[in-house]
Amino acid sequence: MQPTLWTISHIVEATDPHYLRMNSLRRLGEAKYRQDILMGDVVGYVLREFRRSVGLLGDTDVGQPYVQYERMGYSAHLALKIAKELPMLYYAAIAILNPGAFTLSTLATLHQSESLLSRMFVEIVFYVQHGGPRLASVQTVYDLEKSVHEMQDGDLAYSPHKQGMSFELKNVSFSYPGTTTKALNDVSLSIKPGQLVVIVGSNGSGKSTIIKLLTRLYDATCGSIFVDGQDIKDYRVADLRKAMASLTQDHHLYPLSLGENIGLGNPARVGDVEMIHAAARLGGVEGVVGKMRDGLGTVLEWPRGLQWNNVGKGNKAVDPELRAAVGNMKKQVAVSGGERRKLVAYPFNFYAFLSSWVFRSRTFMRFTSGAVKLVCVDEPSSNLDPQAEWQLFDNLRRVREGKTSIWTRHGQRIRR
Ligand SMILES: Nc1ncnc2c1ncn2[C@@H]1O[C@H](COP(=O)(O)OP(=O)(O)OP(=O)(O)O)[C@@H](O)[C@H]1O
Repeated sequence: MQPTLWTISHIVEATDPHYLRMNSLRRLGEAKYRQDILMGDVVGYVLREFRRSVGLLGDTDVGQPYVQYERMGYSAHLALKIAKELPMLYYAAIAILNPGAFTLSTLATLHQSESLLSRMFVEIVFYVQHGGPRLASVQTVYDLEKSVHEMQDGDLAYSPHKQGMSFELKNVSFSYPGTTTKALNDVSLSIKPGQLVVIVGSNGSGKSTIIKLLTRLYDATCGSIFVDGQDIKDYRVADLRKAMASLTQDHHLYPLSLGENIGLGNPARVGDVEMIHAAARLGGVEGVVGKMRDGLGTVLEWPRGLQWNNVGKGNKAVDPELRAAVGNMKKQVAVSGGERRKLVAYPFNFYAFLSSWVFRSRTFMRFTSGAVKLVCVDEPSSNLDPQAEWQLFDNLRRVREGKTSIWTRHGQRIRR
């Protein structure tokens, strides 16, 4: 029987930087990144970089290693396998169509072939799911591009005034799609250009929902919202998003470099190292960046191009060199456990901490865009100690420079 990667000990490592980059960018199509990507106005950057890495990959085979391993053309190999198994398939068909015609000996033969048959089907399914990763990648990223247009777009260009944005909500009610409960019920309020507004309320009172409507992540179910005196729906969504920065609780680290994670706050200046360092300082993450082995170039995700099988301690037959190689590969992860302990006091929460810091820095980077006229800060201080929280708000106040600012806070915390 021809060996397959399913059954033998092996390590697969993809080292092509363009492939790894393409994979990371493809992942930005996942639902969890969608809000950050859309709000951050970085769709154009993601698509450009994705196309660039696909172009640089050229004709390199990006098929799954399990498929590549079958050196002959996969379909030819599959046909051969099926041809070899035809008698078994014939018996299987008889067993289903006419069970009475079955003898004990044919049952025994079928039993022997069962594992081969099932493996074959698993391989077919695997091939169909992963056989065309590049095609699927492109599809995911292009879906992202389409999603920008899911909301009905206006055709009025939003030209930011010197001052911040102004808002007026008139009798606004809102229910999330698929629910009948009103997250907001008949809300009216107005916010003047450059004003600093703090929305205070208990859990679930609708603070975040107001911000989602103002930043046009959703449209009000009833009532109207005006931006600078014009219905929010009249403006081009992309223009509005360029004029907004939003620091929320639902943020994620992009599977890109630390520098890009911060720099993408202002996609036009994503390569401006000085600006990125300044934003990192304001967001409180500069010390951490300085301690990383690759500084701003550090990619925090587990390398996606790495797979291994059957090399665990339980498998006594594994060549010790192979097992050691896997150990070394695991150490390639950007931040080891020891390093985490050096960086923060609670290493088990490392990614949560880092993600908040980086996201805050990304928001400060967004302030560097002259086009930003609204800054929303939706309870970003939940895991900060009082000193760090004070520092964050002080930094936000200092860089505000007349931009309209809306902050949300829990009612209970304000009363203390
Ligand atoms: N995506 C969603 N789908 C359905 N319901 C939602 C969704 N997001 C929020 N809600 C509901 O809408 C209501 C308002 O939620 P919202 O997050 O705006 O409140 P909040 O004041 O910001 O709360 P918190 O202080 O806990 O963040 C709540 O009842 C909440 O359960």
